[in-house]
Amino acid sequence: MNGKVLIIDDERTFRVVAEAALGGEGYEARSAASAGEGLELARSFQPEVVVLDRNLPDADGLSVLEALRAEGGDAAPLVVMATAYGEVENAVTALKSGAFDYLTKPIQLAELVNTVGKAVEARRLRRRNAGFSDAGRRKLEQDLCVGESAAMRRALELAEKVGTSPDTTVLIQGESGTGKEILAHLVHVRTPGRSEAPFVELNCAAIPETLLESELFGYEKGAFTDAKRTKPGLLEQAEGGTLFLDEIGDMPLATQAKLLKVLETQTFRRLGGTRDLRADVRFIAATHRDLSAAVASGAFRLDLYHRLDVFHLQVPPLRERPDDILPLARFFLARYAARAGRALTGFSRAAEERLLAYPFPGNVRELRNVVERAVILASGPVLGPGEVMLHAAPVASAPPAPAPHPPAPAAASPGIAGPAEPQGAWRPPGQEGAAPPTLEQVERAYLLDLLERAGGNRSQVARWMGVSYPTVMKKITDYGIDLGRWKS
Ligand SMILES: Nc1ncnc2c1ncn2[C@@H]1O[C@H](COP(=O)(O)OP(=O)(O)OP(=O)(O)O)[C@@H](O)[C@H]1O
Repeated sequence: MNGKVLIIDDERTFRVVAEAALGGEGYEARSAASAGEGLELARSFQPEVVVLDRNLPDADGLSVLEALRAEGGDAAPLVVMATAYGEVENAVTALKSGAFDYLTKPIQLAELVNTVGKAVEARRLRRRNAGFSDAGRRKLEQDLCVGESAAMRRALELAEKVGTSPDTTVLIQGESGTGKEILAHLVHVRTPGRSEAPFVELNCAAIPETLLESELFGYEKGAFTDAKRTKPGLLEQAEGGTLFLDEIGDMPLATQAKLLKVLETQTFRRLGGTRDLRADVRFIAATHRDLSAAVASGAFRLDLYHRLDVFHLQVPPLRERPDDILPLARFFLARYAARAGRALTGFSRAAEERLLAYPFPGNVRELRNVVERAVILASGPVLGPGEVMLHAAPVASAPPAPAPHPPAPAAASPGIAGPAEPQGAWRPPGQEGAAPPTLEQVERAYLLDLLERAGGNRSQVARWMGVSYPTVMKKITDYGIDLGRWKS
């Protein structure tokens, strides 16, 4: 079943034909001939979408729209308003009053089915988004932490496990943007007894050294010139909950010594204070740095490192867990599409290939931004490769040019570069510092990009590559590239 649709219209023929057309497309469709009957049916039938006539015998469609929205609250159906030909103003008023879309009578059935389809999809996305805010925090966090790869599943499992040990200090290591904070939050919400108390974050790299200690420990009135009144620090604000020390690797040595003392004694003093205060918090520290190397170079205290690294969570970079790319991309798509109120259903195969071939040096944060941009650029329900804008990965030096005029597919932007005017240098997938891709991987990615830019035109690709048509065809077969996606 595609969805539940209610038609409220006094024209019998239209009701019968529309019900049949929507039924034929897999919708469960019902109909009512008046506002009163329609509202009653809406209460029992709970439609996802209502196709509503603006001119009903017993009421104005607008008042029915209002009633549906008021009664349904967050679960209200989306309304497609049917207005008479020439009543443009009525259509505009309907949209302003919260209708999802409008159709002009006489309604074409194909248009009806199409608009209803969009409305059903949009409502599902909105509901999903609303669900995030409605659901309990535990459920929320579980949903937010997407992880399909074995490595990420393991990290999530460990995060859950350490939840049962509310005083154990956790150290999370991983590159920037891999999801360390989200994992720290997950540990917090999975810790009975602490999850209802605050989760407080301190970014040790973002605060000047002089302010770090006053932020962490707070201060007494008169402790220093600007201390006009007593201010509790983050340790006190996190009382009973979790203190998340992000970028711990950037903490100055002097503060490290004080933090170590807190961890060992579970007590601290405000700056200028004389009383010991109890620190009832769980510490979670995170860093993108290699802390053992920092210890070796003397930038980080060995004793603090051991004290923090009681329970270790490693978040692998996204390029090492490609199984997470598409689930994360779909998750972000649902989130941003719902936020924008747009009915976007997914990515095309070519767009997915493009995402999968990219190394994401900025990790999940970069993927999130790519999808957010794609949602803004989207022109249809399915996001294509042109809407997935990726930056060329930084490489030490450009690869040798495989053809006299290689196009610039890796940095393709929609509407900017086309097959006729190749520009810029092509970059192979991969990243400085990471294991280099194999020649096959580079060639496959290159070929895919050329095909993408040529819209599947193999002769054009052959010209660009400076090889014969049969050679291109052989490579396509060897690399298992499916040409189907460029057929429509
Ligand atoms: N597994 C995941 N599921 C859903 N969203 C994720 C996941 N991992 C990361 N994100 C999202 O990616 C963005 C970056 O994640 P986060 O801030 O947790 O990374 P980080 O490793 O703490 O980065 P930094 O080291 O720069 O502070 C956030 O918007 C976060 O919600």
